[in-house]
Amino acid sequence: MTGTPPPDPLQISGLVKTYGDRRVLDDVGLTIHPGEITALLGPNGAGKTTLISCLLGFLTPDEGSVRLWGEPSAGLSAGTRARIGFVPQTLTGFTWFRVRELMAYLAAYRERPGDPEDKVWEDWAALDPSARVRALSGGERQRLAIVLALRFMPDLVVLDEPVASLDPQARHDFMHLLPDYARRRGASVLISSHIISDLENISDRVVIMRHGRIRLDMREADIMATVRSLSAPPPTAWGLEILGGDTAGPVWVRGWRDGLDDSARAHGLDVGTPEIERLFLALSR
Ligand SMILES: Nc1ncnc2c1ncn2[C@@H]1O[C@H](COP(=O)(O)OP(=O)(O)OP(=O)(O)O)[C@@H](O)[C@H]1O
Repeated sequence: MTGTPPPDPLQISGLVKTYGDRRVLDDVGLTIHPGEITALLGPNGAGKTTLISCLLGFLTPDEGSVRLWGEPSAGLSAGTRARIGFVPQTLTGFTWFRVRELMAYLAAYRERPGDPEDKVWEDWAALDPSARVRALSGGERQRLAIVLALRFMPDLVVLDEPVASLDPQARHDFMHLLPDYARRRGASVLISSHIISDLENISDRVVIMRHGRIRLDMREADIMATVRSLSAPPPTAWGLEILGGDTAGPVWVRGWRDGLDDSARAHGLDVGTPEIERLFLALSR
């Protein structure tokens, strides 16, 4: 029996956002597939937070469309909204609440209260429930933001730089718990971070932004199979797409296939296998 595939959790097309005469997002298209973890990378000012703000409806784009499970983001139903968990760069507001009061307060607004037995995020965060939010350290506030987004069992988790202020142990544990959660729930994840080594281990897809545009959007397995760095530009007859690179460094190409290793040797070209961090550095120059 053939059924209609479920709609993608997130589908963005032709997104444009300008501030004055500056295009901060320039024709951005992106699809988040069910159950996939997507790493959103880009140098400072690339447009990652602006993109996330547009897709969550905090900012109105000038052009383009955002759909969540097929629903246009403007006027999202409460039921669909409840399927999204968002972890901001910094948790602001709510400073007078105690941790336990804030959790109860926000739970009252959720259609899906989550599974009360599932305490994985609360255990990980190890926060004192009676502590006032204003008395938490930066890293503790970040843990709280993560708990608040994830304890309601979202099907789409959007995280904007969630680990920058976490200590190494908390970050390490979080980077194991997040893919576990996604697998357990079949949830999709969009996560931005500057700590590329963390994301490399957990992501299925890598999206690199620069100057408001998407420079690369590929499954990590396809990057490993078909992207290579070469010590010099390849002959055009090989039919490779040049992704980037400059005169000082290697040339990055897409479309690599097995037979080309011998051809490269014959041409005296050194072939390097891809590392996401080096690829990122080449594409964000
Ligand atoms: N309210 C605003 N008014 C004018 N320009 C803005 C505004 N918000 C963001 N920008 C500009 O938009 C660009 C993209 O910013 P954004 O915060 O989306 O980048 P980012 O990729 O998230 O950067 P970072 O890694 O530093 O967090 C930046 O050049 C920024 O200065």
